[in-house]
Amino acid sequence: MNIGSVSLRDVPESDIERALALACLVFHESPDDERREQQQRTLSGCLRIGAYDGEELVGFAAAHPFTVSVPGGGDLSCPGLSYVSVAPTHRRRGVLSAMMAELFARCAGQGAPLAALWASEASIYGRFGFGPGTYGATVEIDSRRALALRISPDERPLHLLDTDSVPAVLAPYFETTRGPRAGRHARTQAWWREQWLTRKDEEDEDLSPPRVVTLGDPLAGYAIYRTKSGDWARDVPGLVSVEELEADTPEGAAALWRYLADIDLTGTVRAHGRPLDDPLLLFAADRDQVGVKSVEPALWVRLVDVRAALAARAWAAPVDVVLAVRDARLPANAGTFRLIASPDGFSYAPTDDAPDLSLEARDLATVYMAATPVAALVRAGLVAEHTQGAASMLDAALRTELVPHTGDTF
Ligand SMILES: CC(=O)SCCNC(=O)CCNC(=O)[C@H](O)C(C)(C)COP(=O)(O)OP(=O)(O)OC[C@H]1O[C@@H](n2cnc3c(N)ncnc32)[C@H](O)[C@@H]1OP(=O)(O)O
Repeated sequence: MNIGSVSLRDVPESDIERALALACLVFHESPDDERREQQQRTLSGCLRIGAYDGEELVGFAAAHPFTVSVPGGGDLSCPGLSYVSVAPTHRRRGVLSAMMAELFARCAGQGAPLAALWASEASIYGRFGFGPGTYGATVEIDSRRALALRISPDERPLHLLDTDSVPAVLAPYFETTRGPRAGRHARTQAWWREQWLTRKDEEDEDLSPPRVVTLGDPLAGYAIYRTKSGDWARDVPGLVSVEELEADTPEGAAALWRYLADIDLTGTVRAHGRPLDDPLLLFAADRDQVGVKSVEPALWVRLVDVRAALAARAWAAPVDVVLAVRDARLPANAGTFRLIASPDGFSYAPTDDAPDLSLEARDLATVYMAATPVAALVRAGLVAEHTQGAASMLDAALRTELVPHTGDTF
């Protein structure tokens, strides 16, 4: 790829400040000192690719050293791409494309079968083979009246947890939620502190520091939330902004939602990025009171090594299909392959047989976590089904008990 006078190299620690300055420029941000220091610490632990024009840093991309849960409870190395920035003076000449090629090469070098990101604009990353692997819903509760429930909430005591104790108390609990739900990152203690417990909310500085409420001892659930007082003169109620809520049982979840809805001087509970199968949406007695405001793609996934990625996930039912895969950016994935998989075995090998399904790598990424069925992509005209029933057979094999979900943004 010809990017003129620009060349790629690793960004040394001493250039992290310059990389952050570039990111601030392109994302129109001016973080305070506390946030800037936190970003420096985070970037210090990342793979950092820079595009230099002479000595000028004109492009930057970082990769967090994440692992992510995949269907069946396995954990795969999955670099999390972030801070992708190209200087306005150097756009649309292939700098991002070159950095992406370099990142894929590094993933392959590290034996990482997946890569993932959160997209600033959904139109950018499909061409690089990323597909929306998980989704999140924004759910809002009108809490000016008591939350109406069809089940009885768990009556065990609730406790407010000191934020210093959060990583130690919540980390083992959160870890148990990752196996059943694909798409969840392993969290280090530092990640808990830097991403979940920051004093200020990045999007809304009027929100309080995070509060953490736990249910039961031993722990049976928790919620992380922030609050904001209302503007009663303008009839704007106080807000409870829920960042995460996990519970062992529906009754436990009901207790936590009821607690959040009962907080005095607030009238709205808003939860971002909820799993699409959140039981609240079923056990709420009044769906006029509990609404889904939007559903958005969350984690965009790339199968860097299709065979290794498919081999690492579980298969819920037997499948035997021939896939014709197109992958312009990573040609090693392209070709015609017979996928034979079941709960007991897996093989994926080149074949000369006629394909049952033809699809692009980005579409394979879209169905990998099972948030979107193959049959839906066939109906959308994106996947070609040459053998009737092939998409349904593949969907039955890809199926997961719980809808995949990603809570961590990066
Ligand atoms: C994971 C994350 O960090 S998401 C954050 C992404 N960063 C931003 O949004 C910050 C502001 N934007 C930028 O810094 C840059 O414009 C970038 C990084 C989005 C693009 O960088 P560039 O070097 O201009 O991209 P490059 O020239 O390699 O273009 C690659 C392809 O993407 C397309 N593309 C680039 N930007 C966009 C865009 N904003 N919307 C749609 N398509 C785009 C190009 O047309 C090109 O398409 P082609 O391969 O079909 O010809």
